Amino acid sequence: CVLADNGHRVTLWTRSDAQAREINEERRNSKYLKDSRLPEGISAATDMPSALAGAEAVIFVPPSSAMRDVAHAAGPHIRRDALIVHATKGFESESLKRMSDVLAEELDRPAGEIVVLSGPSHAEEVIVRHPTTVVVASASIACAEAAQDLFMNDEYFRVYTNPDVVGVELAGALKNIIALGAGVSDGVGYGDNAKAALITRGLAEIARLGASMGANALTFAGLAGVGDLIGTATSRHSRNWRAGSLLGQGLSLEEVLKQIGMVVEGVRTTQSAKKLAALYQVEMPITNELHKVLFDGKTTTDAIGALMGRVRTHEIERPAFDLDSGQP
Ligand SMILES: NC(=O)c1ccc[n+]([C@@H]2O[C@H](COP(=O)([O-])OP(=O)(O)OC[C@H]3O[C@@H](n4cnc5c(N)ncnc54)[C@H](O)[C@@H]3O)[C@@H](O)[C@H]2O)c1
Ligand SMILES: O=P(O)(O)OC[C@H](O)CO
Repeated sequence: CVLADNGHRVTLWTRSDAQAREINEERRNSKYLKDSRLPEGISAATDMPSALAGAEAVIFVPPSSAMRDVAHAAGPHIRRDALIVHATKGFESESLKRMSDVLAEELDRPAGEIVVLSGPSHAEEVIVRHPTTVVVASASIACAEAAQDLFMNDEYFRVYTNPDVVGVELAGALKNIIALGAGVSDGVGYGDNAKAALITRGLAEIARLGASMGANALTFAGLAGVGDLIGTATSRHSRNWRAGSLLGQGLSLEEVLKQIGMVVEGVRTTQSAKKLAALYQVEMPITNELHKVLFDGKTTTDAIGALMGRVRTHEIERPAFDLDSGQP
């Protein structure tokens, strides 16, 4: 929608004939965007070579679990000089790779040229053109600015650049764990205090993992970090929040995923983050407890009890030396 509003001709690739027909003939994508009307500049195709023919930019947004297969199939049909952008929030679960690395491998391109677009951007709000801000990150400033030019819309879509690809990808993926946790808290029936605590302490633990993996901690204070965390953990649009809320109401993970019927990235990301936390030796108590709820049958109230009963600690470590006297 943003790209079409910016005057570009957009082809969506989908596996589903019915979805492509609905988009082309009725100008709607009803499963995802209800009755919102799609701009005229958009068409849909199920044939990948023709969808990609001549494209100057290719935007990958499958679920993270499908990124490698989709990129593998697309690679041979993409122009060598096409700009590559992705907006997928997750890891490859077996390898724990970030999406830009998966794309670089499958498209046989330098990872530094790939752009990641992230930030608080629920599709349901973008399609009705409510003001939205996102960040585009790439090691190449030329690629980041090309993506900024492509997406920037002075009326409703503002785009910032950021050189920290690792931070933007990690923040976008990891915040879904915390959004799930915030949903659990709401589903159990706790209030604003509990949710604010989860969001704040959740941000602390995902930023800790990010920093140990080479991210700039400031990225977690930006749109891809706290921005998207607020947008997801407090939103009824969010499938991660909704999944957490249903878990908090006592449904099993299987029942929850069936009821949502779309990707809930935070579930697999909780598994990936637990492995990464062990690998980088980072403490992630909320992620650990959520993992137990999702995969070990722990009740949500027991998990919240375990978080509250942890050994007391500091929010900010005291400096080793008194700043005025220089004494220990
Ligand atoms: N929906 C949003 O507002 C939003 C915003 C920013 C980022 N994202 C991210 O975008 C990604 C995709 O989410 P989504 O909202 O589009 O929902 P989704 O993942 O449910 O659907 C994406 C599309 O991918 C298709 N798909 C699923 N498995 C596939 C496979 N194996 N091969 C090819 N296609 C497949 C689905 O049929 C659907 O058309 C996620 O990582 C999500 O975090 C979504
Ligand atoms: O519906 P969710 O929970 O996948 O959230 C969508 C996006 O991440 C919001 O930016």
